[in-house]
Amino acid sequence: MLEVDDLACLKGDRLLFRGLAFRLQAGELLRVAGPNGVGKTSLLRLVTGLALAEAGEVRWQGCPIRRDREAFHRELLYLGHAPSINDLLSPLENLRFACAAAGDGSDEEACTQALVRIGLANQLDLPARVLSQGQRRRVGLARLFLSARRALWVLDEPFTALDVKAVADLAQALSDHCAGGGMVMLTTHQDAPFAVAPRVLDVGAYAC
Ligand SMILES: Nc1ncnc2c1ncn2[C@@H]1O[C@H](COP(=O)(O)OP(=O)(O)OP(=O)(O)O)[C@@H](O)[C@H]1O
Repeated sequence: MLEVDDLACLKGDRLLFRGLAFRLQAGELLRVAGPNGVGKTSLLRLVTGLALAEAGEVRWQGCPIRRDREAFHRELLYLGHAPSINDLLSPLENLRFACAAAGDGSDEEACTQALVRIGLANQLDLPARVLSQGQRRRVGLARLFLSARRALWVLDEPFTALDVKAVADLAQALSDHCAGGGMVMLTTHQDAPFAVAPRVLDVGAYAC
């Protein structure tokens, strides 16, 4: 279980939110909602341990993440809002590099299958710089199909730039992860056809 208590986020000299708390249990999908600039991305970065909170605590399986960051990160997949892609590498090379850097298997066949599944069968070997925005997004999202062992998926605007079918496929993949006992926490400004309606956390309710 992911537990967040009394979280406060400071940016510069501005307190974005405080007193934010929630629980995320196995099988749950949580949508982080709120207007532009309210602090959704900032919250994800606090939850993943990429940024430090002004106050409060994030616990994973009962243990503060600051105490055993490595154990937490082994069970976490975080995809930020901008796909981190090397333009000179192909989708396959990018995916294999990302998997290897994260300590996951980067087997060529498995990565190829993930890219085919995400709809990039015809772009496997193109340099990433020629891909469309939606295709670039898909390169990053292909990691989902190689990350079933990571219980917690934290995704910042994963649906951005995707077409209608890709949105539906991604919603299905996220629903499947939850149905298998995983957890998903995501931000999005658009509706997606999840199998079960996500729980909503309104960051605006904690805004300062
Ligand atoms: N140094 C700073 N001083 C004051 N405010 C800051 C500073 N740095 C960032 N901010 C503010 O912190 C907030 C960060 O927003 P964040 O990206 O977390 O929002 P978001 O809810 O994800 O927004 P969006 O929906 O647009 O993606 C913004 O309102 C930004 O203006």
